[in-house]
Amino acid sequence: MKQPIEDYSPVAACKPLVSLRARKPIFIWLLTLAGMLLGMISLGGATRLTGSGLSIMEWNPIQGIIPPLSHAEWERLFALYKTIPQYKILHNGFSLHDFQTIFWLEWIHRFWGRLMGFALVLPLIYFIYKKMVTVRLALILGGLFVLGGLQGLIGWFMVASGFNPNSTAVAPVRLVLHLLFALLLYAALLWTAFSTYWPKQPLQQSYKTRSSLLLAGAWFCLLLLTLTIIAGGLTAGTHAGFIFNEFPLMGGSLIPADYAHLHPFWRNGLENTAAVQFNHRLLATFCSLAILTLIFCGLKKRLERHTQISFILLGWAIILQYSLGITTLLLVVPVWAGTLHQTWAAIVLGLLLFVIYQLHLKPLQISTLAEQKSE
Ligand code: HEM
Repeated sequence: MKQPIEDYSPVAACKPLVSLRARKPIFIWLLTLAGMLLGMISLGGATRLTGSGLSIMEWNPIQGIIPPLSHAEWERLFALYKTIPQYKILHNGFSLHDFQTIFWLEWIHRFWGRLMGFALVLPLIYFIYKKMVTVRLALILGGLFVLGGLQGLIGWFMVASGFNPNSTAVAPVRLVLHLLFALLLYAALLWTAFSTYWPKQPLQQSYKTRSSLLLAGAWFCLLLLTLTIIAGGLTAGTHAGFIFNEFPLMGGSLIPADYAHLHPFWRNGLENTAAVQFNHRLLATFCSLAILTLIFCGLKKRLERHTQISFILLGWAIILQYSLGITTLLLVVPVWAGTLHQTWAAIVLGLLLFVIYQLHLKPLQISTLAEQKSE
């Protein structure tokens, strides 16, 4: 039976986050910040994969903005680097020039973080001065600025773990924490951007019921994606991508023979590289299948055009991500593939968030509604 047309219509809209005239510039600014964060995630991947992350051994949030300017300063920093296990075990024999190469990548990574702080605060002050943002939005963005600072601290917490005796890389769990926090910030920026451009319109009960299954499915996909990303972080952190460079088998069988050789069992999920890689593959497969099923179900309904487009883009993005994962593995983790695979995970996350946001707000069957009106 067809529902009465009124059932589809939104009830009174929530108070918007910005005024109508400020909507576009603030949306573009927030998207630019999210884009910068994506660049930061990419730089982070390249820094890790080139072994550059431990080259700056000092934590100077303010003075660190100035790179070494004299030969003596370079020599001092290089001498400091020579004291850590990574130099002794992996980079023994490095020249000053080699050191400078890895130093610059880490320096740019940190510099980009500071730049993002300015790109958030300076326009925010301007928008507040011009009364273009509500107090609520100013508070949200102020909160994100503080979280950004906290991310810098987590970054240092991660780097510090690489200076432990006999350690040549950072602790995998801290790497995952740093990656997750970056993605949390990125998701919060995107969600805020969506909320400024498409203010929330709570919908009537009958619409909610009709879209709720799809929405629940989308949230479930987000959960699976998050778990896959955590498993990906552990794969990267434990260097599990450098073994079993074959697909779909691992050492001739679907489940690697020594999947559970550590005791107690839970340690395998964190330390046993065979199990870590297998978990990432398995979760990635479930996650990709769940997202493709969601898209199949979503496209069967008559969605608004840009919701439909975001579903299709998400479909292609997840297929590409899965293929990039396999490519990274088969090629034994070259820097370009590992960086792209890490960055693309954030793009998939952004698209899934966009789909979820759309499903929260938009009537599913606008075209049906139009048809009913004309009947
Ligand atoms: C839904 C699909 C997938 C997602 C969202 C995903 C996500 C990720 C993420 C975020 C990382 C990097 C984490 C970090 O650098 O801290 C990662 C690493 C990795 N992934 Fe995936 N992945 C997916 C599918 C796959 C597949 C199918 C494979 C191979 C069978 C794979 C193999 C790898 C490998 C080898 C690494 C480690 C690379 C390195 O050391 O930099 N991934 N994955």
